[in-house]
Amino acid sequence: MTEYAIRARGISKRFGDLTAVDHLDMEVESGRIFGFLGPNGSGKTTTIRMLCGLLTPSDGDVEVLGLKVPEQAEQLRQRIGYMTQKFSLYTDLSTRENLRFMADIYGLDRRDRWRRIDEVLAQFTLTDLRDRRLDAMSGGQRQRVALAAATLHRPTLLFLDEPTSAVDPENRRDFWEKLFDLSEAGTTILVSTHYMDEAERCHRLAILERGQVRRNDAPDALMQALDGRVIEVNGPGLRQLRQHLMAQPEVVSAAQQGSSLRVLLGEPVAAPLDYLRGQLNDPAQQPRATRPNLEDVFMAATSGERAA
Ligand SMILES: Nc1ncnc2c1ncn2[C@@H]1O[C@H](COP(=O)(O)OP(=O)(O)OP(=O)(O)O)[C@@H](O)[C@H]1O
Repeated sequence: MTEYAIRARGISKRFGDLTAVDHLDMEVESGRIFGFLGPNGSGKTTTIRMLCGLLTPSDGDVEVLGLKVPEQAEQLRQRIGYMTQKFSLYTDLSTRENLRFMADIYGLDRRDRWRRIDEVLAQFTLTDLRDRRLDAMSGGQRQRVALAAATLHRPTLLFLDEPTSAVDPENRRDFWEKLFDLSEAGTTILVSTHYMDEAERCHRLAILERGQVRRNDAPDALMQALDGRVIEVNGPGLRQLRQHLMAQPEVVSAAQQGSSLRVLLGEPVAAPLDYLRGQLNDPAQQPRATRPNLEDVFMAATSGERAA
């Protein structure tokens, strides 16, 4: 039987007149990496804060690790880790000093404390940086310290809110390797991101827009659902062609990439390639269907499906 670390039913959050999260349903399977992808202000942070018990929903029910939230948030606190885009450790303290401070907050057993700190230092490749102050570290190194701090008390569920927003691609890749190690060891991870490459790594992905879930599936399945609807056009006159296509209700998006134009067509277009051939304005332009990527999925999900 599938076990769920998180179940949310119809949760909403209103701030005055603004509905930041609007009747959202979601389930996160235990041990999986679940991603939240969405434009700025789509409600990712607000949702995560409600799931952690830091914000009370205006409506709906939340159950996390079998506990009702926010009612049982206090019991939940020891079992979850939380890391935000804003760096929340002390930059004038060393790695070990920060971790010792977190060990106090989590109430780690005094005898176990240093053993556990050494363990996370090794796990997150921080042993050589143990005595370095955080203000003398790179963005990627600091994020590893933050992840070590968030997992010090061995949580079974981790909430990561845009954890790599200040990290370069190579360090992001390393960071994700650590997340897969944690997932392999049974930790459930909910991670929000702006980056397509990160979103594609998740076992499952929810795309949010205006506080609502627009898509929710495995990244591969989301991409396959667009099969045949992405057409690349090569040839002359692409700027003009783009302008023409963007005015058509059947076209969800058209974006130039190097010397080709990538066009995403709406679902009601029955024969996308034929449709596009009919729109071309130069006989030298060559259209061909191409494999959808996650950015296409994101565009289709957040464009209100112009063609629908
Ligand atoms: N405490 C608050 N009071 C009033 N409005 C808020 C509050 N917190 C969030 N909002 C608003 O709710 C909406 C959703 O914000 P939220 O931070 O959840 O989005 P997000 O998807 O995490 O965005 P980002 O990617 O920029 O972090 C935004 O319009 C935001 O301005």
